[in-house]
Amino acid sequence: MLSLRPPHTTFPRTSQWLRWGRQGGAAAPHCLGATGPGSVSFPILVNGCTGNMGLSVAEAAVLRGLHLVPVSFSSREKVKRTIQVGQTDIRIYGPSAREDVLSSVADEFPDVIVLDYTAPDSVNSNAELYCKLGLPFVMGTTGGNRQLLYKSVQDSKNYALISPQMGKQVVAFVALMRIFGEQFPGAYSGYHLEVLESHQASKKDTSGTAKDVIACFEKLGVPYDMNKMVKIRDPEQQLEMVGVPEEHIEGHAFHLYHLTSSDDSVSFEFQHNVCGRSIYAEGTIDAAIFLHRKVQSKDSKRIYNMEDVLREGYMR
Ligand SMILES: NC(=O)C1=CN([C@@H]2O[C@H](COP(=O)(O)OP(=O)(O)OC[C@H]3O[C@@H](n4cnc5c(N)ncnc54)[C@H](OP(=O)(O)O)[C@@H]3O)[C@@H](O)[C@H]2O)C=CC1
Ligand SMILES: O=C(O)C1=N[C@H](C(=O)O)C[C@H](O)C1
Repeated sequence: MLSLRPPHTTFPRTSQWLRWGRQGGAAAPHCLGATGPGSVSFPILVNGCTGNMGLSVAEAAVLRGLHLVPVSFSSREKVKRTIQVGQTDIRIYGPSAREDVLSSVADEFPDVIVLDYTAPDSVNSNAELYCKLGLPFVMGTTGGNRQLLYKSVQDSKNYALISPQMGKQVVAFVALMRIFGEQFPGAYSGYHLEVLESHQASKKDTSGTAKDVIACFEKLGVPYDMNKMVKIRDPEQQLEMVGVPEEHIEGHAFHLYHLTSSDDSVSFEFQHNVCGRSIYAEGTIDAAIFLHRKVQSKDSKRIYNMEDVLREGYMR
């Protein structure tokens, strides 16, 4: 095991760290067949169907009996293609058609829910357009200006569910960390935190989930400089050092947080390791069903997160 450690990397001191990912990573994919609480069907528009998450979510929507609106968008203007998901051919439009197409969708499918899995630099412009057109949306895409994202929804009084993490069991872990920080503020003052995250090479930004967990550690009294986060995107390192199974190099999210006391006599490790994307796709569909219900009941809260979804009984 020790030989897995490349000499140039800065690693914490435990052997557990070196075995990172070997024991917890390869969870079996969830069955996407069953619907959540109650059986519903309504239209879903997945923005970003050309991408990995967009496609996974569109497939999960079909498996859960939702009606896939046959349009999606790309950042590229000259994209003439369709993508087949189940029996539906989804037409991909370029950015200049976005507003007209979405406006027609809003007219034709008044109870549509938009699911956004695009790119960090599209988060704010997409959200503003959904808000302008009154389209309720689930924002799974990470990054962008998150404050502005919330402000756009608040100002427009639109409905949205926003979460950088849709995997319900991971959401439950983050919730636990949040409660931990609230219950014991400052309990780990003087401790030192190291964070490592590994994702497929195509991931553009830093893990949004890691940022949320780090905020909890900060409440526990452990300051952290985000620039120190070790981001692994190199497939060779992922195989050799992190222990990502080869078949998941193109789609995984491994996170490790290592806490050490100032005199090195005490240490803690927390990990959440996901292989594949089914956990997010399934959680996203639960999020869409939840949001649809909130819109239909004209709920006053309007902006939700995945903890809200778990608290209403979608944890399974
Ligand atoms: N909340 C959660 O649980 C999860 C969140 N994510 C997040 O989802 C996002 C997407 O991840 P992933 O699918 O892996 O990334 P991919 O790179 O596989 O896909 C992103 C897709 O977005 C498309 N895209 C980019 N800009 C736009 C735009 N303006 N309008 C429409 N489409 C656009 C790109 O297509 P094209 O080149 O054709 O424009 C690309 O195919 C990331 O932010 C990621 O962090 C991922 C997993 C789980
Ligand atoms: O891009 C991904 O893949 C993931 N993104 C989310 C994040 O940035 O937290 C969730 C998960 O890590 C997968």
